[in-house]
Amino acid sequence: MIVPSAAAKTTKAKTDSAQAKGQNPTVKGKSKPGTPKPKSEGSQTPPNAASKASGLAQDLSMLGLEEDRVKRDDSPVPAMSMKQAELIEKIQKEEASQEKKGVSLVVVGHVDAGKSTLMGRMLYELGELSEKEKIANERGSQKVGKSSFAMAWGLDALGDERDRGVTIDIATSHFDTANRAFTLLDAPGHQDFIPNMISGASQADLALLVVDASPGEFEAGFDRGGQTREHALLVRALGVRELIVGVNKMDVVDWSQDRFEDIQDSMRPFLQAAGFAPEKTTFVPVAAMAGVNLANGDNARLRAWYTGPTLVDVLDKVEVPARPLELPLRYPISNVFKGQSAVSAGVGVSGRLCSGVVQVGERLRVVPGDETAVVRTIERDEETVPYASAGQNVNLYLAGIDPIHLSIGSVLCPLSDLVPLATRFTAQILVFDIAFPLIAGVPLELFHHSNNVPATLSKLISVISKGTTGSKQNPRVLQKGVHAEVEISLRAPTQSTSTRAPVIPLEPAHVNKEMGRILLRRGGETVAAGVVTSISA
Ligand SMILES: Nc1nc2c(ncn2[C@@H]2O[C@H](COP(=O)(O)OP(=O)(O)OP(=O)(O)O)[C@@H](O)[C@H]2O)c(=O)[nH]1
Repeated sequence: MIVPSAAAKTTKAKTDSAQAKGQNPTVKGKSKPGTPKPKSEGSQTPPNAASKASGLAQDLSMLGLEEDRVKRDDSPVPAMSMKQAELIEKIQKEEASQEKKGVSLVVVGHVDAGKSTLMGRMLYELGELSEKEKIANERGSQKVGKSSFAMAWGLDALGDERDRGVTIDIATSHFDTANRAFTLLDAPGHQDFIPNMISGASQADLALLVVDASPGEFEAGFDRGGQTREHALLVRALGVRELIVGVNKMDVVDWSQDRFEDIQDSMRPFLQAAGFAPEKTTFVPVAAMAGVNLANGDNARLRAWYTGPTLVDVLDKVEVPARPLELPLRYPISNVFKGQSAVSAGVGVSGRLCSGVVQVGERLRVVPGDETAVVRTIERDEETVPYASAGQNVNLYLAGIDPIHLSIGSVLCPLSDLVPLATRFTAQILVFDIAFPLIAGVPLELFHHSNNVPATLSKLISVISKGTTGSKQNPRVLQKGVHAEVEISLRAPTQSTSTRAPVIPLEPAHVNKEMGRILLRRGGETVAAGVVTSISA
């Protein structure tokens, strides 16, 4: 939330110094969990000593943690204050009595659909962005000749993004409606940035898909090659069940009811086929730039035919998914950074708890690897809290561990319940609308939370028919649109001298839903998505 507080001020100071160094900072009111990867992900095999030393220096400079400045934090940490079962019970009670339920929202859509403008304007209308900040943003964007980007300015806060007028990373901030507390993830629309979007969407409960109603623009985004379809498929594949489609720039089409309905009619069958239940898909006409139908629905031209809710009304009523508190903790790391304030000194990691609970003083294992760390501080919405639970996006500050042992894509879990590692596993996948069928051995990239590793389809086990014809064993190819059971093997990166395939922490979806979702990409295009069914090796 964009509220000045002691915690917010310290994060702001960190931002400035981080920006000066060209790092990816955590900013006031939002964090930027997309820092360059600190070391090769998923690798359990240490490289040889020489490359390890130079790799270490590189890793540290990427993190802004030059060797002489790295201080492993070994000062005493308070002991855990509660037994696990007590903590779960306490959180369950708190959740039941909570006034505002927490929901993570990812904003996706074709490039220039107006995602940042929409969120910037909505935050302003909800009172999360002050008039002063709004004016500063307007001035800033006018200076670089991009006054139309004024509203987006608040979200696209990094220098690079400001210069290019394009969102290049996932930004998180917070806002509240009457009954919900949202963590907002603003995802980039550019094709090149889809891996960042995947990382953001894998942390979301709900997606807002922004489409541009302008003539030709909706079509450009929705036809093959546009990101509207791909983003919808991706968010569904990553477990998002509820979708709001913001039909934006209604001013450009003169508030046309026909245009709004045509867009709805084109998208509904596709979204339903993608797995969004019709009652979980809401279309809302908006004009982000002028702030029409975001928090305020009194535009006469629109109200001449539209009787539905505003975007904020829809957001306020979204369903809150049940949180798997009783499963073991699974916290995939989406960023590693250095805390720079008294509250948050030491090494910090950010991410979302897929399952379980965590508390200050708890010792956790970092998988892959043999290292453990103790949770010194938990930070949530810029506030220090004693514990966190499934579904929450939090920063953890860790003691007793050297930062080189923490990688994006690693998972923190309890010592007594480690997440399994896999190099080969079976999965049920849905093949997307691809130009060429998939065959065994095809080189692919596997995405699992923030991990992104080379992989291949080592076996095509069966094509699962949705009709009555049963399944076909050992198919030679997988055509677009099919459901299939496959074996996936991770491969050593081609540029790597190691011949050993990487390992990544994952779990079958029937054990832990969020830990069992995967995406497969090839040549910059998402070719399939699915769930892990079993781990083979
Ligand atoms: N006419 C009109 N223009 C709008 C509206 N909303 C956004 N725009 C313009 O559309 C352009 C793109 O807006 P952004 O908010 O940067 O779009 P985005 O989807 O965040 O773009 P990326 O970050 O590049 O993915 C800007 O020039 C905005 O001013 C609207 O409601 N009406």
